[in-house]
Amino acid sequence: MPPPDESPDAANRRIAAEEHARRVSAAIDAAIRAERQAQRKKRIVRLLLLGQSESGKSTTLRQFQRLYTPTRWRAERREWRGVVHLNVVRSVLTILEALGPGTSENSASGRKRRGSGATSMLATLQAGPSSSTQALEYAEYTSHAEYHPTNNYTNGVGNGVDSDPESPDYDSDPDGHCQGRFAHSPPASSPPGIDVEALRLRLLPLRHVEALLIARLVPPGGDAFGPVIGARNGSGELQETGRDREREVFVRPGNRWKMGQGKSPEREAPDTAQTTLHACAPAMSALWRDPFVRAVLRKRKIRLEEGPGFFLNDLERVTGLGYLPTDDDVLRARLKTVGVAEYTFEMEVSTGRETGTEWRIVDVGGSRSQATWVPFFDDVDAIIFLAPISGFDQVLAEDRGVNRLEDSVLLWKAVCSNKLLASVDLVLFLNKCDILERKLKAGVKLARYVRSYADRENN
Ligand SMILES: Nc1nc2c(ncn2[C@@H]2O[C@H](COP(=O)(O)OP(=O)(O)OP(=O)(O)O)[C@@H](O)[C@H]2O)c(=O)[nH]1
Ligand SMILES: [Mg+2]
Repeated sequence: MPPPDESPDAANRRIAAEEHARRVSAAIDAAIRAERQAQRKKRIVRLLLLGQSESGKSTTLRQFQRLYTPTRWRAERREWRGVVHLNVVRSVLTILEALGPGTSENSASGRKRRGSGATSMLATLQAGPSSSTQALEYAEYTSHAEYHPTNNYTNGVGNGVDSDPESPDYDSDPDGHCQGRFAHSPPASSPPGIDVEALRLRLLPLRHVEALLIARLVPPGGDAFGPVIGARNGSGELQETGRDREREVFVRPGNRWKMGQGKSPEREAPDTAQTTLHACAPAMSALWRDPFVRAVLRKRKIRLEEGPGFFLNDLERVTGLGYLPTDDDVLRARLKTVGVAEYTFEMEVSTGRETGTEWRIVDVGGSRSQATWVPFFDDVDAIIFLAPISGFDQVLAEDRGVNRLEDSVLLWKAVCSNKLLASVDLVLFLNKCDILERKLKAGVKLARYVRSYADRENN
């Protein structure tokens, strides 16, 4: 109501102000209507990433992020440091486990048993390089080491597990078998070589670092995050379960694990995980570079360098105190996905004809236990199917009886024949070509695993 004693001048001013306010309000309403209309017109493309576990779905998504939302990508790069570090720690722990139980767990009687672990044979060698019997014992051990498909050691971040016990040691040194080198021409650094037990002691803190990094990725009680290695007990502590090294750390897709890290008071320096890793770097390096250790890994068919999340050749760099992951590090890091998440891309960079298109990319976990992709087929415009062709001589981590390439073919057939996808564009990415090339160059025969390839040239 106008004030009762309003003068005619004041009334005119008030009416003019009200008129102005009405015009402003109408303009805002019109702008909102126009924006809604524009949004309705905006094209939305929904892409679904499919493929077996470790096929590279999340990596492909990261490539999209790197290319099309570079500012956000750069801002988030640092959050991957923990993942890279976890990959490193798990690789090193895998090596230590492959070397057999430590002396504390390895009684004298245990050490006498042939094949009780590489530690014992290294200890034997270290005890007396002059003893040819002992060297021969080692040679015998290595030549009798058996392949147990269910008992392979992997780094827990994927694996280079061979699907064929008879397959050649194609990554072995061209100069011959390790037992030959041990028995007849020991490498310069050994014997006595490295003291595995001393290194094991020096690397004990890695267990703590592992727990710390996992806890950071998986905040206690957060049910948006999957359980990791082992499970949390009633009081929220992580408890390791058996064969943990063979299990992968995973997060549910989305950015929440990154936020989890961000909240950590340790995010900025000093970061305990980082300083501990830095201190352990020389010991980790010594372990990884040692020819004895390499020989044991070869014999056990543990090919860390072929598996995902391999950073042991970059130890000095990634354990540096000021380490910040590079683009390449983020793409190479491995963090298993469980569940499903949709990422919306508002392109920062011009994409030509597609400018203004909103991209929604759905990333799913690919391991067999979660083969529930069908609900996401609805409304999908295109599917990018990832098939790592380097997997022809590997088996699935979750089912060691299944060849990876064969699994990809079956999944691909299932996708192609699904009626719900009749009008969906299918894009097939044959990736991990770099690994395929390395394998072929090293002489692994494709026909040995893919019989229909017959006697064609192995190229
Ligand atoms: N050398 C090589 N490595 C690749 C390639 N593509 C992906 N990788 C690596 O292989 C691993 C694949 O992991 P992810 O992208 O997490 O696989 P995923 O399909 O999302 O697996 P899940 O989440 O378990 O379903 C990562 O460490 C990648 O760096 C490739 O073309 N070459
Ligand atoms: Mg994934």
